[in-house]
Amino acid sequence: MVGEGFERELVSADVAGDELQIEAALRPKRLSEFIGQGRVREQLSLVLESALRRRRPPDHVLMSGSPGLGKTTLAMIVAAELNAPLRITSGPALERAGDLAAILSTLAEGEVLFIDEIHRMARPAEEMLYLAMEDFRVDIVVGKGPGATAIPLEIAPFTLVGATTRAGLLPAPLRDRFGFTAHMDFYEVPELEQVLFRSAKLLGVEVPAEGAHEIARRSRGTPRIANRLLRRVRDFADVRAGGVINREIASAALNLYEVDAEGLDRLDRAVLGVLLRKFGGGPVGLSTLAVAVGEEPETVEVVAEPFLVRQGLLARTPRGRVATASAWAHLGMTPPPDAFGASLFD
Ligand SMILES: Nc1ncnc2c1ncn2[C@@H]1O[C@H](COP(=O)(O)OP(=O)(O)OP(=O)(O)O)[C@@H](O)[C@H]1O
Ligand SMILES: [Mg+2]
Repeated sequence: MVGEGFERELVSADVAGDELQIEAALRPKRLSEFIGQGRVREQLSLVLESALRRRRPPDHVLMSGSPGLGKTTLAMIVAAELNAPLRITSGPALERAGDLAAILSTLAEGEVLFIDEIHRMARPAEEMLYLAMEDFRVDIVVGKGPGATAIPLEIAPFTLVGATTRAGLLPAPLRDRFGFTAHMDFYEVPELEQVLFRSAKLLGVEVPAEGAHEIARRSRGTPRIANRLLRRVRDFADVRAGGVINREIASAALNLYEVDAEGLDRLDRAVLGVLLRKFGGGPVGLSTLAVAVGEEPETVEVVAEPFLVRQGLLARTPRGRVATASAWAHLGMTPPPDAFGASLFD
């Protein structure tokens, strides 16, 4: 699991409990409702439109990006736009090839199969998937040892939609079988404002532009976090400010919940803090850094680092993680005189 200690944090992009229901209610259902990711949206709409015209299932699609950026949402939109049934499973659920065969052999023609966390699929299932993606066929192996035989089984043409937070972990043969990869990026502030206006309307909350701007600014470039912060700010405004979400109220609420002015959460700050205080700004290896903050390397790598890199606070170099000058400034610390000498550029 990603994020043991920090997963329930306000700013983490993980979801739990009744938040799942709220998320489902706020999920855009059609491509036209999906905010931001302009390039991905245009690319995807071409893929879908042309498939609809040819009356053929479109190429397999891979959604890649950090948690909470809209991969699951977009997968569901693919099925909706194609007017096709959707089957949902996940990498960890596909432990044996038989688990996957059972699903593949019952797909209807044109059905969309969504495999979340596809990088966690077990090896034998993965190999079965290669063949299914390419030839719409699986080989069911009967018997063991030298007497084993493979019985080919035709499956209906379908479209696979895979989602991953770690595209780098996908073996090349699997990656190559996707006709299109949607690279999802962190959202810009104006896009997050739109997400917030849309959600506010659905939740029946009134948010003036200045309030939305303040929340958007601190949402870590992530719609899931924007929606979550909106609900916390609404609580705060209801109880302490007669429901008014102006800039001051939004800011006071977010300070209370320890979301800093750049949207950094506790894990982000812990990573930067350790990097600066314990390792003089680096370079330091990922696993050493993770041990020092008491987290799994994967959590640090998938949850914290992409945003820190995107904010220009941290750099990944061949020799390890390095804090940038902005990181020192952000934590109000002075870098040692040799901090940006040999280490970054040799
Ligand atoms: N482009 C968008 N426009 C509006 N809302 C969005 C958009 N993208 C995501 N959201 C909102 O953010 C929430 C999280 O999105 P989603 O579950 O699709 O993320 P994800 O990338 O699948 O995350 P994970 O990696 O954790 O599975 C959704 O409930 C949806 O309400
Ligand atoms: Mg998802």
